[in-house]
Amino acid sequence: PQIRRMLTTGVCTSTVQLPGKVAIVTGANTGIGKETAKELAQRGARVYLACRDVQKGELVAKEIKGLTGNQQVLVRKLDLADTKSIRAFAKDFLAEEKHLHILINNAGVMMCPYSKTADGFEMHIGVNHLGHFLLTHLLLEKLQESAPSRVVNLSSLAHYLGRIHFHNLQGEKFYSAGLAYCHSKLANILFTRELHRRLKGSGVTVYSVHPGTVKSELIRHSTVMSLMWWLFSFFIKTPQQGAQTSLYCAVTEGLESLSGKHFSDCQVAWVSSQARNETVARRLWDVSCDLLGLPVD
Ligand SMILES: NC(=O)C1=CN([C@@H]2O[C@H](COP(=O)(O)OP(=O)(O)OC[C@H]3O[C@@H](n4cnc5c(N)ncnc54)[C@H](OP(=O)(O)O)[C@@H]3O)[C@@H](O)[C@H]2O)C=CC1
Ligand SMILES: CC1=C(/C=C/C(C)=C/C=C/C(C)=C/C=O)C(C)(C)CCC1
Repeated sequence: PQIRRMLTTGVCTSTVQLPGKVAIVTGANTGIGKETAKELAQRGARVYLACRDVQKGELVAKEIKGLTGNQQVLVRKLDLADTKSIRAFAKDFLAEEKHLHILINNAGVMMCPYSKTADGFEMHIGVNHLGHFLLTHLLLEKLQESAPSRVVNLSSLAHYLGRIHFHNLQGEKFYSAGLAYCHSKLANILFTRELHRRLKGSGVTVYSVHPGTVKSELIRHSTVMSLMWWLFSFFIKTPQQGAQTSLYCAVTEGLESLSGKHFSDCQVAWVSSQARNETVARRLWDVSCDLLGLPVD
C-alpha cells in the first residue's frame, strides 16, 4: 500500500470553477483525456472533445453530460495523423467560438509498428508532436485573444530516453517503436519550452506534464506492456488519478510564473538535459514549421 501511495500521489486541490471558459481536450474519448474533460466539465467549462472517432466521442459526451449536468460538452472530429483534419477542426472551431482558454494536447500513440501519417510523417512524431504543434499554431491567435489562457502538453517520464535525431526524424534510417515514442515525448517538452519562450508576456502560459503510469489504452500496441500493466495494476494510477496533473496545470491559480516548466504529481518535475537544450528546441521548432508548411519566424 505504501508503494502504491507513492506511485499514485498528486491531487489537484484547486477549487477554481470555469463558467464561461472554453476548453479543448484532444483524445478525450478514453483514458486520461476523458477524465480531464470530465473534470473540466464538472467545473462548468464548455468542453470540446476533439476525437478521431466521433462515435466514441459522442458516447463519452453523453456520459459526461449525465454525470456532471453540464450540457456544454461538444464532440468534434480531429485526426492528428492528418493535417487536413487538423486544419478543418481549427477552421470550424475558430468560426464557432469567440474564445479558447484551455488547450489540452493530450492525445497520443505509443509503440505502434512503423507506419506513417497521411502526410508521410512517422506516426509517433507525426501524431504526438507535429499534429499538436500544428493544432496549437492554428489556435494561437484565439488563445492570445482569450488571455489569460493555457496550453497543457502531455509528455512523459519516457522523454528521458528520447533524442531528437534531425537526420532521422521520420525513422526511415533506423526505427524502434519504443524509442520513437520517447523521442516524441521529448519533442513535447522542447515544444513547451520554446512556445513559452516565444509567448512571454502574452498572457498565454504553457506546461508539460508526466501524468504518472496510468491504466489506459496507451499500451494497446505492446503485449509486454499490457502484461506488465495487468501484473502491476495495483501500483498504477487510474485514469482519474492520471488526469490530476493536467488539470492542475490547466486550472490552478498563480501558476503563471511556472510557464514552460514540466510537472508530475502536481509539482514541478526535473527534465533530462536534452529537454533543457535551447538550441535543439529552436531547431525543432524551425524544422517542424518547415515540415508543416508554416512560415519560419
Ligand atoms: N498511460 C500512461 O501511463 C501514460 C500516458 N502518457 C501520455 O498521456 C496521454 C494520454 O494517454 P492515455 O490516456 O494513457 O492513452 P489512451 O490510449 O487511453 O488515449 C489516447 C487518446 O489519444 C487518441 N488518439 C490517438 N491517435 C490519435 C489521432 N491520430 N488523432 C486524434 N486522437 C488520437 C486516442 O483515440 P482512439 O481511442 O480513437 O484511439 C485516445 O483518445 C498521451 O499523450 C500519453 O503519451 C504519458 C505517460 C504515461
Ligand atoms: C517496473 C515497475 C513498474 C513499471 C513502470 C513502467 C514500465 C512504466 C512505463 C511508463 C510509460 C511507458 C509511460 C508512458 O509514457 C510499475 C508498473 C510502475 C510497478 C512497479 C514496478
